[in-house]
Amino acid sequence: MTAYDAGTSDAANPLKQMARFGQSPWLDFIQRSYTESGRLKKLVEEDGLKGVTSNPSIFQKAMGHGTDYDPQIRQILEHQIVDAGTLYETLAIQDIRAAAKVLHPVYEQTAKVDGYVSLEVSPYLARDTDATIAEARRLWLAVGAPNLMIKIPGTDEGAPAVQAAIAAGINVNVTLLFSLNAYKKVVEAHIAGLEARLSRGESVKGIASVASFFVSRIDVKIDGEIDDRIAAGDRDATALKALRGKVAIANAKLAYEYWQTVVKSPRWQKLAQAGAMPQRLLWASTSTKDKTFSDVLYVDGLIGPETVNTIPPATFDDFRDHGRVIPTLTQDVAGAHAVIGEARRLGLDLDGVTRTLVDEGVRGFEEAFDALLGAIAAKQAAFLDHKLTTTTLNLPADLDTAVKAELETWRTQGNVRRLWSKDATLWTGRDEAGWLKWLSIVDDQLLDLAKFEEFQAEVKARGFRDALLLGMGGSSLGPEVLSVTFGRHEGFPHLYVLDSTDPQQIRDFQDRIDISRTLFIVSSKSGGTLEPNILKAYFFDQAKKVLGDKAGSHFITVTDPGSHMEDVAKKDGFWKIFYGNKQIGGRYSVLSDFGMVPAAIAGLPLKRLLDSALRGEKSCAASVPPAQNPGVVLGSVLGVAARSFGRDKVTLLASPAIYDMGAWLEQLLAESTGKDGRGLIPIDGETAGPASVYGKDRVFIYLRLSEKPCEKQDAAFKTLIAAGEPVVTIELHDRYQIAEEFFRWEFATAVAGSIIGINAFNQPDVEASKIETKKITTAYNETGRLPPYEPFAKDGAFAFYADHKNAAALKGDTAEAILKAHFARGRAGDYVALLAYIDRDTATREWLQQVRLSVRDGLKLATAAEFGPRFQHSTGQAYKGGPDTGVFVQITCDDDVNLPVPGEKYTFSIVKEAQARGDLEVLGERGRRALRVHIHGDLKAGLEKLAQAIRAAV
Ligand SMILES: O=P(O)(O)OC[C@H]1O[C@](O)(CO)[C@@H](O)[C@@H]1O
Ligand SMILES: O=C[C@H](O)[C@H](O)COP(=O)(O)O
Repeated sequence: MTAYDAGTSDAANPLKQMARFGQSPWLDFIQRSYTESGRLKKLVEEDGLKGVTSNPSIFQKAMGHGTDYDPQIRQILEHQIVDAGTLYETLAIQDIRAAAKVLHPVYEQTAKVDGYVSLEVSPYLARDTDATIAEARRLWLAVGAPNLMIKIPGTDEGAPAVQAAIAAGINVNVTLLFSLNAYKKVVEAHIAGLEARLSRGESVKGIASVASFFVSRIDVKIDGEIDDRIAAGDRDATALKALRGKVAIANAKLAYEYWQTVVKSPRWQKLAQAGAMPQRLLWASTSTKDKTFSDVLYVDGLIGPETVNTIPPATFDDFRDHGRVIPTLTQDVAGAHAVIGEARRLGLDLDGVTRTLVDEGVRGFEEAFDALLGAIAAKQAAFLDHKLTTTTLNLPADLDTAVKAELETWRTQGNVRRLWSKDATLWTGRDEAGWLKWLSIVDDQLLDLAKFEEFQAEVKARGFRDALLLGMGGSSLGPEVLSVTFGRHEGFPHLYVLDSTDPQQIRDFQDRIDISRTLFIVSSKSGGTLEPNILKAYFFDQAKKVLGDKAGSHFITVTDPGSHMEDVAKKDGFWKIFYGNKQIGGRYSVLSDFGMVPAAIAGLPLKRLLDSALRGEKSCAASVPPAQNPGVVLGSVLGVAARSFGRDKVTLLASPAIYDMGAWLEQLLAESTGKDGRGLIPIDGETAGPASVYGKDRVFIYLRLSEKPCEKQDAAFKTLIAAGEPVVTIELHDRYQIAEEFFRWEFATAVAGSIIGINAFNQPDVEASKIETKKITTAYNETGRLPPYEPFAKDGAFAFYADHKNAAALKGDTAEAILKAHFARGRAGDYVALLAYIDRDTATREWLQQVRLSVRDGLKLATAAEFGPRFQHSTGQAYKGGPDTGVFVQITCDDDVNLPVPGEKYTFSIVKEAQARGDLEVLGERGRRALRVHIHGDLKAGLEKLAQAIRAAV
């Protein structure tokens, strides 16, 4: 018979007889089906069961396997977006409440002495007093049962938490007690907690506490030491052997002896007179681990008044079957002293053992909790199925092993929790903590949903036909993804995003919009970025021509509080000002107002987007262990591949319908990680080729939209996987899941940054180009001319520029020869970046794409195809600050069109020129391999010729 189907009740039942000696049998076990089936109740009725204890291992056994909890998990997931920790807690609380209900009659019949059910605080908090106190209060309120006991570890940090909880009137079960000294501290904490209540004039009645003294684990350790010494031929072998299986019980008896002195003390008597209940000793860890001993050793051996023994089911059955009930606890106490004295004489390290046991106990419960949360997270992902994106890893064996090792390191070091608690030492220990508000921005935005929805209705009511967003990098790329991915929504304006100083491109956008029906969004976090400022100046001027002094009513801004742009917006009477959050950097801002405001304007279903983002957030939550945490898994692959395998080219390809995700990802990855000579180099949109065109420096990311995949891409990735290339396939089951991926990639980037060992939240090298640009535009404003700038070579329509060092390395008379010399400097593992400061339209994008593919296929190097100045606010950081593996070709042209910058002498054309010069200057200063090709005259013809020259050079 097992405790699962409880036995007969009769007077001879040893479990019932325990009461005669003042001991209460509790059950060290909880499980939903056990309570629901009535078996727990049967133990109460037939065996005199008086309480229940749980711990993380017990819950892990209950919930981590089987299907007991599946219906409730499914039901919760239907209505709520939660993390694994919340899910666990919801299930656990229901179990605890159900068990507390079954035990409630005992609680009443015994006048609050027994009838308790214990729930342990998170083991992750065992070393944190304040967090333990907060958790104890939270769980106490969440369960809301008078016969609940909160389990708090009796560690050095736990003892003050015990005191605080008792003082707050919470019933406490102090767990993980092994040594007399630790127990004494806990007794003191209990008394002090009650005294605090008395001194505040509060009642001490009805506050229950037990001190869980662990037994069998001590013997396991001590007996292990004994066995080792005997095996090593110890001369005290006989004496040592005589102690096997005795030390734990002796230790417990001494604890009980101490308890007896405490309850007799005047200090306790005072509390007792005020109605306080003593903190009883509870024998825990009472299943026999060493099968050569009696299976009821730790029950038989510790029976005595005013104590509890919490017994696991099998031992419970064994004791019912053949337990012997005699008051052993108070017998032969002198013998117990002798055993402990003998152990000390023989050099058995009881103090060391108990210290180790506390550490191991905490770690063991952490491990169990990790396993439990991992199992729940896996179940959750399986049940949510296509409501979440699906990730498949195809990694070469060595990378796979290294990633798994990294995930295990993250688990054992509690790094996911450290990340969520904003521990800057995960990166460089500097200002990182101040840049992590993006972790919780989705929750804030959901609370603010009404604000966005009202704004959305207002935009609709005003009947704008177009919306033009002016901004750079983090202020424009997220909105661009939303615009490109979701297109136009009926009744809402078409959202355009302009992030260029190329006059032709500005003109193109101007031609597309109807200013009288356009809403302009000036988007700049800092408010000081050159481009949004001058673009605002230009379009405001244009708007004034059409709208007169109503121009301001067609402008809004998204900017950080207190920024220059806020002042501009106020002065010019902008319709609205939306604020960013100062603790969110630009590239992490898409789920803040920087993305949500444009999303609202474009008429996107905001709740749907935010819910998707929330799923991303919850999947990456602090409670989700690394191996089940999609953000940590992805970040580990990227970080480990770059750090340990030289695979730092993150080659991003997405299904056509979501292709623009790559533009956003580029900035996130490059600007976050590309610094201190390290980092990830994103390679976006490079059409997949045969495995033979790739070096050994790639990790491939395939963002596959399963509702609209591309057969060619599928086939190409199949080939790459078959060739053993590392491929991460992320399937989005609908487009809105880009929001889930926004969060997940932010998290993954932070993780990768930690693994690479950089600060993932600054952009130290971007500023350098801005300074150089500023110098040039200032010089222009002062002199009306650009500073002189001489090419080192010319060939027909082409003029070549570089700093001295680069120029010296690039000897040649023809474009082909110069380019050849430049490309010849590329080595395996390098990349070539084409940086085109030209109008970004369909034709030039196609040109750039074809040329980059020729370069890749010719040189077998990774290629980046970028437009300036847009990339300066994105990948530019990594080009200057990341690994020195870039070979840069800057492409500039004469501008047919020029546009004025109101209030300045310089024009857009001058700004663009200054930006190109400034950036080349900085690349040169950093010793990077950089060459500029300027196309004089007709751009189209020049591009054709340049393509030929490049093809010939590779
Ligand atoms: O939103 P802001 O402050 O105008 O900055 C735009 C972009 O420029 C950068 O600061 C780089 O220059 C990016 O980090 C940022 O996303
Ligand atoms: O409170 C109960 C304890 O967590 C439990 O008894 C520990 O038992 P173990 O040592 O068998 O794991």
